[in-house]
Amino acid sequence: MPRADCIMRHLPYFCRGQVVRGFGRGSKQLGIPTANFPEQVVDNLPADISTGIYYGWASVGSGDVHKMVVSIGWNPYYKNTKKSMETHIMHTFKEDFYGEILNVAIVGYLRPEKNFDSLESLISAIQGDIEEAKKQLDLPEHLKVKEDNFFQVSKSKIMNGH
Ligand SMILES: Cc1cc2nc3c(=O)[nH]c(=O)nc-3n(C[C@H](O)[C@H](O)[C@H](O)COP(=O)(O)O)c2cc1C
Ligand SMILES: Nc1ncnc2c1ncn2[C@@H]1O[C@H](COP(=O)(O)OP(=O)(O)O)[C@@H](O)[C@H]1O
Ligand SMILES: [Mg+2]
Repeated sequence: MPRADCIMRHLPYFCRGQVVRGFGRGSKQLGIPTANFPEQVVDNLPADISTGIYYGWASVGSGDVHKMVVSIGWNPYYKNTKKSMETHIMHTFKEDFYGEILNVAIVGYLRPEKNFDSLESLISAIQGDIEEAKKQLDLPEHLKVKEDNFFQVSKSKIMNGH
């Protein structure tokens, strides 16, 4: 298992990409929707960002910046064959945002991906991650990333139509 201090050295990690369709399990089976990134964005992750569950900040297009949790890896519970990067945003959106640009800043690491005996235990692990992320993100060192120019640039770029 990678040591957390090795992983943390690469954070915060900023990236953006278009939201694509996954397997449709997030909302339907788990009640926790995750916005999935295309393969290309996942392949471009630095080799030393290990798989696992992280937290940070996210915005959709030029929208507001919200707390998020992100899962990077193969979803051992579902035995996916392709590595994925999926972001759950702690915000209630009026509608789906497939095709839009998702901006993410990963600021901290929570845990490695795990397999679970039941869907219920996967769901309660994710709910625990969400609660832990909300707490961590209130720390001043993490709050400052919310104001990063990365999110401002995304606003002006998109508004100018570039
Ligand atoms: C915070 C968080 C933690 C997760 N942890 C795990 C995990 O430990 N093991 C696992 O198999 N999948 C984990 N997942 C991934 C879910 O299995 C995945 O989001 C679900 O399969 C939805 O996939 P879909 O977007 O293709 O529909 C996690 C997802 C989130 C958002
Ligand atoms: N709070 C949210 N966080 C992430 N995605 C959300 C949220 N609310 C709505 N969505 C929408 O739900 C989709 C993800 O649902 P999910 O069931 O994981 O489907 P998929 O397998 O296609 O990724 C996202 O692509 C987005 O359009
Ligand atoms: Mg998803």
